[in-house]
Amino acid sequence: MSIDARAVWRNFGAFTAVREMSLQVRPGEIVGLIGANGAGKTTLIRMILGLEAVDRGEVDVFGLPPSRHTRSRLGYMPQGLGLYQELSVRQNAEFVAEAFGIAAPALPAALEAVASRPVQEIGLGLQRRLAFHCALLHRPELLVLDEPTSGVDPLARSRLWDTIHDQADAGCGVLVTTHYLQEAQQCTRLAIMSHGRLVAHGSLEDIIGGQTAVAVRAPEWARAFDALVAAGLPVTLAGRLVRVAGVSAAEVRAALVSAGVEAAVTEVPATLEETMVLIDREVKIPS
Ligand SMILES: Nc1ncnc2c1ncn2[C@@H]1O[C@H](COP(=O)(O)OP(=O)(O)OP(=O)(O)O)[C@@H](O)[C@H]1O
Repeated sequence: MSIDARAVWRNFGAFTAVREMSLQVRPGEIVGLIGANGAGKTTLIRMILGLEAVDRGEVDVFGLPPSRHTRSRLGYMPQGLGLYQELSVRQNAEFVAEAFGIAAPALPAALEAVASRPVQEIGLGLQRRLAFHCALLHRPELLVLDEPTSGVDPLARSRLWDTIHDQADAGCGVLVTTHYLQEAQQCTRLAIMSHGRLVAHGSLEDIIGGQTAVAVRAPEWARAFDALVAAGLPVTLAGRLVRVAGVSAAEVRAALVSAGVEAAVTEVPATLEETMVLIDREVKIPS
């Protein structure tokens, strides 16, 4: 097992950031860790890395408690990227290689083109590629990626995901946090955290499962939107399509009729984002 976290807890003073959380990642699996901001994902990751103490429960990485040794066998890409801004692209890669006691492998062409520039002068997309290169350069058996593609354009994102799949195909376990539905779809399994707890796990289909939303198509979509907001319903807008999650089509129809707005109302499967909102709403914040 690459990661085996069993009922782990982490408290910060009186606040519980991670509560009885269990999570397994096997070699070759891509596990997506999903949750709203503050759900406890980064804290759990830091416990897996051995950077945060475990107050209760147990974490094993490669069958061992987290330590410098287990950390040397995994590649970690933190949310903040962990790059040295004043050092050049090449110096960053060489620094990481030296820390692992290996010769720095060749930079990919895109990074070679900016090799002597300080990291702070290159764009975020290239910075992410560099952070990813640094996480992979010692050929880790496990990858831990905290929002690896946030703020990256769709092409760069799919390129990064190609590499993630290549690593998993070669037997690397992958734990990745993301907010993007397209990325969640590429994971073998998903684990959903809310208020520090595991609240759902399984495939994307299992999780979205029975959750539904109502799609509203109206010639006067802005009026439909306003009417549903006025009725106190949780409305979102996707282009000109008005959507309401977690309520019945009848309820939406009634609100539109009473506001005198004509619209076609249909029940549709909820998106991952809507499902997250619905799950969060259902989860009572433990005291
Ligand atoms: N060192 C700390 N001291 C006190 N509270 C902390 C500490 N680290 C995290 N927290 C709190 O624990 C909760 C979980 O934070 P965490 O960063 O793990 O969430 P997250 O799911 O990774 O969120 P995000 O997606 O925003 O990174 C938050 O309320 C955060 O403020």
